[in-house]
Amino acid sequence: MARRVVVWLRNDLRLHDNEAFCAAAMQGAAELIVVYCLDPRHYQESPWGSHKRCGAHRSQLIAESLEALSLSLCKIGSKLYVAPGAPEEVLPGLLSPGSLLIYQAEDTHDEQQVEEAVTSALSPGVDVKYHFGQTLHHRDDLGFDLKAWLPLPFGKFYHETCGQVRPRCELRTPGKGDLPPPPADDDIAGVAVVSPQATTLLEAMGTEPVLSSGDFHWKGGEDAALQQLEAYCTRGGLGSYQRTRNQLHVNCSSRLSPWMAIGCLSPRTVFWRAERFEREHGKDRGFDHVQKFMFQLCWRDYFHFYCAHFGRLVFFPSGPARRQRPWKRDAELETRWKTGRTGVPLVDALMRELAATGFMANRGRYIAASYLVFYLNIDWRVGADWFESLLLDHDVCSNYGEWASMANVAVDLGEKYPLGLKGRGPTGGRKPGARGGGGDPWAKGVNIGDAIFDPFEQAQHYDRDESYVRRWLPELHGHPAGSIHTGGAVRGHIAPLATEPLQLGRRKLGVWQAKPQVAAGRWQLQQDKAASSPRQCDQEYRPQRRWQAKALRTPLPERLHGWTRAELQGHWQEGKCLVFDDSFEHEVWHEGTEARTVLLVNFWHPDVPREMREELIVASRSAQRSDTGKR
Ligand SMILES: Cc1cc2nc3c(=O)[nH]c(=O)nc-3n(C[C@H](O)[C@H](O)[C@H](O)COP(=O)(O)OP(=O)(O)OC[C@H]3O[C@@H](n4cnc5c(N)ncnc54)[C@H](O)[C@@H]3O)c2cc1C
Repeated sequence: MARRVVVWLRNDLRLHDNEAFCAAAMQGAAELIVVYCLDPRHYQESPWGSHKRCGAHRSQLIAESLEALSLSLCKIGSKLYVAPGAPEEVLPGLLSPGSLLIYQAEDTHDEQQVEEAVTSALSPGVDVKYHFGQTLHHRDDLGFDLKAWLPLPFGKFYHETCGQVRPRCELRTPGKGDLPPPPADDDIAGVAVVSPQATTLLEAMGTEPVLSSGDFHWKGGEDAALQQLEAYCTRGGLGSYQRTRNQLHVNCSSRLSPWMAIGCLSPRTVFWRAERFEREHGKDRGFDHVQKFMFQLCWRDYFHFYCAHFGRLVFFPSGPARRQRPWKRDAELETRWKTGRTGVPLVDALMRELAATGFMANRGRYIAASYLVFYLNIDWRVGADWFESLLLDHDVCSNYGEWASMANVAVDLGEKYPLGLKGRGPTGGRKPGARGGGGDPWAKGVNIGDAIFDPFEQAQHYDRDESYVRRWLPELHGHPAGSIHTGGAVRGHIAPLATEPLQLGRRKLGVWQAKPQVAAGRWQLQQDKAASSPRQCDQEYRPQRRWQAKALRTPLPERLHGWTRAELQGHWQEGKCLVFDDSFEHEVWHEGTEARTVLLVNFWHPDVPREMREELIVASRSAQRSDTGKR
């Protein structure tokens, strides 16, 4: 029996269905310290810009949730201690030999590093007990070891695993007297604590309170979360989920994610309540809204398991797929995207809603992310980091998993599943031009394996009456009805940065080109696989453009192949050599059936002055060095 138990709270700020409290209740210990660390690393500047890793909206939600949990613990005779400091500095001092540390483990690298730092700083003789409590399906029930195996893509997991494994029942909520008491004299080994009141906590986080200008307010704490769950389980809410979930206004879905992300709400509680709703109300004229809702909870699980399986790779620019894509960094473009000034009304409205409220509906996230990645060609981690800072519901696994998936670097499953984790897309691969209930996000990229959401097409589908953009872009208020989503510049609004996707994909038939080399005089051997069927030979490289406008290239192919750019076209001939400037948008095609081996010789572009060349080499080396997976 441990003399003292310490429950280290992280993203599990609730009493209900919380394994940590159940385990603490069973120890029969003399005292219990429930502690939450205000880790300064969460509130410091992001390495990607001058914004905080945890922005004001989420900080406020956490502060309110801690205050609410403190009151709940007080009611049952326990106490919450909030200690400013890194867990590895705070916790070891609380745990003398013979005591027990209980915590919820995480699936992502930075968080696991903290766990490791904590456990390795503990004195010998301290016991440690951890559990995984963030997912609907318990990982011990999956039937496979996540370190060694993950069903890919998601469809396989959904049908084969979620179809077989029933979520566990909820754990008992501790009541009065169930938990060991806090230390009698409040002596917690000289550890400094702050009063668990939202305003004091915000101050300790170095954050000002914010007022959301949104149409829905997230109040921290499990009571508020459970109330929202109850309020959503109605015919107009969960009972019509399938019909509303893709809309853009905040009230289109459950809005439970912020509470689930910080653990004010257990996914099992959500699942069992939704199941009861279905038992009581049945299906809606054949629509299984509840099933669709559960499907999303399974996606949430899947991103956790994806991170558990792939580890650090999920933060690499080339992702677990190890797919090199020519991302760029551009301060001007990034700022305009972040501040909602891209000139594309829907993207701008979405980004402004995010900044003002800390939330954006699921469909909006796809549109905003797709624009950054495919239209502006910016490193997907810039977007993931910005979402991390602003989202109320930030969950490392869902956020980085979704972003990597959007960038199509999450996993490479070949041609059968061109969209990686998302498989073939919702309808098993759409035919060009086909339309479906979810708009037509795949039309633009399907033959290069990207899910490109055209913001103009999406706007016509999901903001036909323009009410969403008008809500967030006051400058468009006086605009005549029906004139905003026309696909080009809108009078009174900035000119769009881009209206068509840049083709990031350098892939033909599932094969991606090697990362371009930039140094002058470097020789690079590149091999593409041959087309495996004549039908595939008809496909061409999509128009492509090199991101370094400083090299001339001469490809020396083995078989006939050609290139075109706008008004020019060239064909390679046996014994001859082609030189062209591939910084212009161009297409290359290969009509042979054998592997195409290309020897690329890079020359300095004559327009790049000699004195700039050294600078460019240094910049390109440092860009390559940043390929480290740093979050
Ligand atoms: C680029 C991008 C980043 C995202 N980042 C996050 C994030 O940091 N945290 C987060 O919780 N979700 C994230 N999502 C998923 C999704 O957008 C939100 O979960 C959803 O919008 C939350 O609203 P809701 O609670 O009303 O969802 P509902 O539609 O009511 O769904 C119910 C629950 O299912 C889960 N869920 C729904 N859709 C998804 C999804 N696509 N992936 C994973 N879980 C899902 C959420 O927990 C949600 O609360 C992201 C999606 C994209 C495209």
